Amino acid sequence: MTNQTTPAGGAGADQAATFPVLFLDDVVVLPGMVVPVELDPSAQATLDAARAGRTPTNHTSTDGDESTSRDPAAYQHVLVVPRIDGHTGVVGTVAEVTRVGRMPSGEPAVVLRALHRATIGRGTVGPGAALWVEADEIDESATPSERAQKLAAEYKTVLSSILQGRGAWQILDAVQRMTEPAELVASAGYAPWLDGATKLRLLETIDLEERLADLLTTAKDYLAEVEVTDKIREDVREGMEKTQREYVLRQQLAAIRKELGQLTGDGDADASVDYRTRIEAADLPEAVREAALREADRMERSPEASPETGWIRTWLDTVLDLPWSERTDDTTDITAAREVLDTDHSGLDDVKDRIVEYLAVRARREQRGMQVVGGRGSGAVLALVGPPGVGKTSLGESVARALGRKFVRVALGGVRDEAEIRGHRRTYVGALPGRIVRAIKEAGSMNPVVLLDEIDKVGSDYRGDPAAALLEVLDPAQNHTFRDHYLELDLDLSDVVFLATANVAETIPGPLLDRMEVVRLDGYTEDEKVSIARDHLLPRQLERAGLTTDDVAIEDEALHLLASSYTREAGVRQLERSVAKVLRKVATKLAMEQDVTTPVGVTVDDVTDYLGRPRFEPEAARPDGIPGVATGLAVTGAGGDVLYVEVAMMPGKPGLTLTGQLGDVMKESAAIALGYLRANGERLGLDTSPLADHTVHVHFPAGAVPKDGPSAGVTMTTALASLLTGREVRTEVGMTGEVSLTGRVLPIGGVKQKLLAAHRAGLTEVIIPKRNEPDLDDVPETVREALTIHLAEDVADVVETALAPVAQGATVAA
Ligand SMILES: Nc1ncnc2c1ncn2[C@@H]1O[C@H](COP(=O)(O)OP(=O)(O)OP(=O)(O)O)[C@@H](O)[C@H]1O
Repeated sequence: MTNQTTPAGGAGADQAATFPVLFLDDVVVLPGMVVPVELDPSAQATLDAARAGRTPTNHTSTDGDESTSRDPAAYQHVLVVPRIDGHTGVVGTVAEVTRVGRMPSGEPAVVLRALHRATIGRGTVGPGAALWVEADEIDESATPSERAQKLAAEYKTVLSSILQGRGAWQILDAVQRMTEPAELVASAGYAPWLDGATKLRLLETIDLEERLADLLTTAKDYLAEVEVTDKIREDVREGMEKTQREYVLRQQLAAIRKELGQLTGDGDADASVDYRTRIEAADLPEAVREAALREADRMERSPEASPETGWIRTWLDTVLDLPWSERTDDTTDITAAREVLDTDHSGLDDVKDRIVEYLAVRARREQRGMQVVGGRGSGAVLALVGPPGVGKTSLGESVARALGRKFVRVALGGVRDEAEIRGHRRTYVGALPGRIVRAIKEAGSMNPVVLLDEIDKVGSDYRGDPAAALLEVLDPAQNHTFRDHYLELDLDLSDVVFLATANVAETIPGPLLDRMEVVRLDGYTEDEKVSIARDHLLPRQLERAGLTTDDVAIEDEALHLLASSYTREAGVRQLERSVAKVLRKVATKLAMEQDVTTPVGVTVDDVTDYLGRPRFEPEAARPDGIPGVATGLAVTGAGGDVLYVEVAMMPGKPGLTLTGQLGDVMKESAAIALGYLRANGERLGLDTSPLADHTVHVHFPAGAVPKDGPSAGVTMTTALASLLTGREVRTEVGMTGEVSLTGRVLPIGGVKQKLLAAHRAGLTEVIIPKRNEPDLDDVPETVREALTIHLAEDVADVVETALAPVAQGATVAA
């Protein structure tokens, strides 16, 4: 810098003056400014040099003649050169020392007044230890251009706004009085919002217009920035004030409510404040919390006695009672799960296998971190289908125990209203959430086992279709955002294990059945019932009767008798009741009689004693010797059953009369039976002539029970053939199968249940369609051994097997 002799910009006076240089770090001094400078050693050296040099008066002093009357120190001039970030520029400011004194901190200092700018020239020699340079004054006497005037005016406006914003009223006043553009530029030296680089530019730029334009842009940018910051600050302040105001108002409201509560004796008056605290404290998902707080707000604004307050309160209670973030940890030990199932239930091996498979797949998917949605990964929802009392509900409980989850049962029998499942809208008086939400609440966790009991008994009417709502519950694609009408919040059901039970799969609404995997529980054989009774029913009933094994011992024979002659059911409900009855008798005996030796033994005779004569005889109850009666096997809601078909003929119009509440399918199969015999009777060696002038009457006893299905086809054909031949149907034979018009025997369902029923009823032979042969694998060994099973392909074979040999002297009836 020191060897630079040509001033930048080239403007200047003829002769160059020499000055000692005073470097100022990060301070730019523009002409007109008065600045205090601390006298550090280097500044002191510069001043000393100035004093020693007594620079000639060839500088432009604004003091004019006045200066002569001053202290000689006033004549000391220095060239102030700013050093911004360690760099120095090419222009400095000539300044005079106006005062010598001390800083407020006590350090020695001088006050400098900047006189004019000067371009820095060559370094020269001078007295003292300071650096001396030549400097050319920059001439600023030219009249400002019109543009400069305009720019200055605009800058003045912007600057005024800035100053107003900062509340610098005195400075604003001073600025307002300024008329010279150069003066305005010089005042920028004081501006704290301008950085060193900008000030340096203002110092070094020669052209006035350029300087003004630069200043104007910078000032405008700054003003815009200030306005944005102010806006943000204002917003924040307003927000805070609102929260504070709200807080204070709430406190006041709470106090008023409390006072009111004390006046009216209603202690609940500040409940809304309570709710707010409870909501804040509860572990709720964000969306739920927001909704709850919104409702709490509404509650605060509604009068205490309004019905709306009541509704909101119930709603908030429901929301707060739901276990939004509660979950239980699953047991993933499948062996342990199998043990739980085995301890809880005897037999049912294939059902347990299926359940264990289901659990194993779930556990694997969970271990792999895959989302197990409503059992999607492990097959559909399991539906346990079977007659009453076979343990469907209690198996559901066992599954929950095996998984280590909570268990809830949702009884769906007779549900006809969609709102039962999905809740009523809150606008209804007495609205409640639906059963699914209530079940989750009852479970107290978001991942319980929910048993949808009796799903086959869901009806539908004008109140909507509950099955449709259930579809959404069971559909893994939808059930993570299940919406209850009452709650109006998304409830995630994807972690719930749904199980369903039904007596018959056929009446489960189609689309629902489609989402389920049916596992059949067909009922128990007598032996199985006895072992269930011994291992499970008896211990439970002993406890209920307040007895122990030391008090009573029931013989196995007695249990067999109970199962075979006092009950006729697929499950074990009645058996359990009979056991309970026997135990009550024993308990009474123990209470009333003295000197009873314990344990009291219960034998077959004692059972008859306690319960009266057996209600069911093991052998088939059908009277012998009547042609036209055949024993069919059927499946009802209560499991398999035997049912008798009676056929009679009476003179009259040829055709059929059907009684016994038969469904359409059954009526058609009666017509097929008759049609087949009329067409093929002679080939079978039957005299079909009576059919031409007789009316055939087919009746299914137990007329009050509706019956349907095609599987009584063979039974009706056989009964009719028996009537035509006069040969009775053997009483020990039961049969089932659909018949086609050409006489083929078509397969039917429920083989296991039907065979169990035949066995229960004391039949020894059964005829089933040949194509049902694979189903025999499901039938318990003991039952298969006890029965002679005929597999029929043609109805002629059925007739031949079932009819008794021709009785001597018999004639064709009719
Ligand atoms: N295999 C079994 N082992 C042990 N107990 C059993 C077995 N099967 C049924 N039970 C018992 O029989 C009783 C009736 O069973 P449960 O109530 O589960 O029948 P369900 O099939 O659900 O009948 P419903 O269709 O009428 O609801 C229960 O107490 C159950 O423990």
